[in-house]
Amino acid sequence: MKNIGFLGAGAMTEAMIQGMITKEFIDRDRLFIMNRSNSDRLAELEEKYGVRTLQDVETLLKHSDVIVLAMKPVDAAYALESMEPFLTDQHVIISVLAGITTSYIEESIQPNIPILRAMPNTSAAIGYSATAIARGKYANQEHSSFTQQLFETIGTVVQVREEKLNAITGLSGSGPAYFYYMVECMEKAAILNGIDQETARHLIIQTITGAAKMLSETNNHATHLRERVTSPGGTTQAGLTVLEKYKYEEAITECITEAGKRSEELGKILERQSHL
Ligand SMILES: NC(=O)C1=CN([C@@H]2O[C@H](COP(=O)(O)OP(=O)(O)OC[C@H]3O[C@@H](n4cnc5c(N)ncnc54)[C@H](O)[C@@H]3O)[C@@H](O)[C@H]2O)C=CC1
Ligand SMILES: O=C(O)[C@@H]1CCC=N1
Repeated sequence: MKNIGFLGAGAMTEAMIQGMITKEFIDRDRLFIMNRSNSDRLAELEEKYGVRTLQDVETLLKHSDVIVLAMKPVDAAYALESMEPFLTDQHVIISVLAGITTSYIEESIQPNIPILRAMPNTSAAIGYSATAIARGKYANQEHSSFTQQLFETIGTVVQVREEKLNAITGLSGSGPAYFYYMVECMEKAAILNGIDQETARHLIIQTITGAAKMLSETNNHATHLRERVTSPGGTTQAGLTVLEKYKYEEAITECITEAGKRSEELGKILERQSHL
C-alpha cells in the first residue's frame, strides 16, 4: 500500500481525499497534505477527514510514494523547484494541474521520475468525477493502472493521449461549473415566474438528475431524448426556439473551446516564465 502526499490543500484536493476516504481506497493516515501558507486550512482538513497535514515539502516527500500536484498552475514552477532536492527514483508524480504538460514537469525535475497527468472534476467529492488520465514518457503501464485505480475511487476514468487533455479540461474539468451556472439561471427564472426558491430548487435538481440518468441508463442519444420531450407546437419547442434565437449552441461551443484554449495557455505561460 502506498502513501499519497498532496501539495496544495484546495478544492480539488479536498474533493479527492473525500472521495478516497469514503470509498475506503486508502487509510486516512496514509494521506498527507501540505499547503503553501494557510495553516488554518490544514487544520480544517485534519479535523474534517482525519488526514495528516504537514508544513514542509521535505517531510511530505519523505512520507509519500505518490505525490499529487494540486496547486494552481501558476504556482507549479516554485512547487517543483522546492520538491527537486527531495525527490527520489521511488516517487511517482500525479499532476491534476490544468494545462501543465508532463514534459514541462519532467524537464523541471531530475530525470526518470514517472509523471501522470490527470484531469478530474470536483464531483470527485461524492464519487462522480469524470477523470481523464495520460502518462508522461517515464510512466509505464503499471503506473497508469495504479493511477486509474486511484481515480476510479472518485468516479469514472478514461485513458487518453496527452494532447487531448486541454480540450478535456475545457469539457469535463470545468464542466460542472457550466451546469451549476445553468441551475443558477433556472432558479432565477423560476423565481421571476412566481415559483418559490425551495420548490424551484427541488424541481430543478430532480430534473437535471433525471435527465443525466436518462442519458446514462437508457443509452439513448441526447438528440433522441430531446425530441421525445418536444411536442410539435408545444411548450418545449417554444422554449428551445428562444435558446436558438440566443445562439445557445454557439455559446456552448465557444465556452468549451475557450476553456480548452485557456488550459493550453496556462501551460505556455509557465513554460515562457521558466525560459526567462
Ligand atoms: N477546482 C477544480 O474544479 C479543478 C481543479 N483542477 C486543478 O487543480 C489544481 C488546484 O485547483 P484548486 O484546488 O481549485 O485550487 P485552490 O486555489 O483551491 O488550491 C490550491 C492550493 O495550493 C496551495 N499551494 C500553492 N503553492 C503551493 C506549494 N508550492 N506547495 C503546496 N501548496 C501550494 C495554495 O495555498 C492553495 O491552497 C489547479 O491546478 C487546477 O487546474 C483540476 C480539475 C478540476
Ligand atoms: O478553472 C480551472 O482552471 C480549473 C481547471 C478545471 C476546473 N477548474
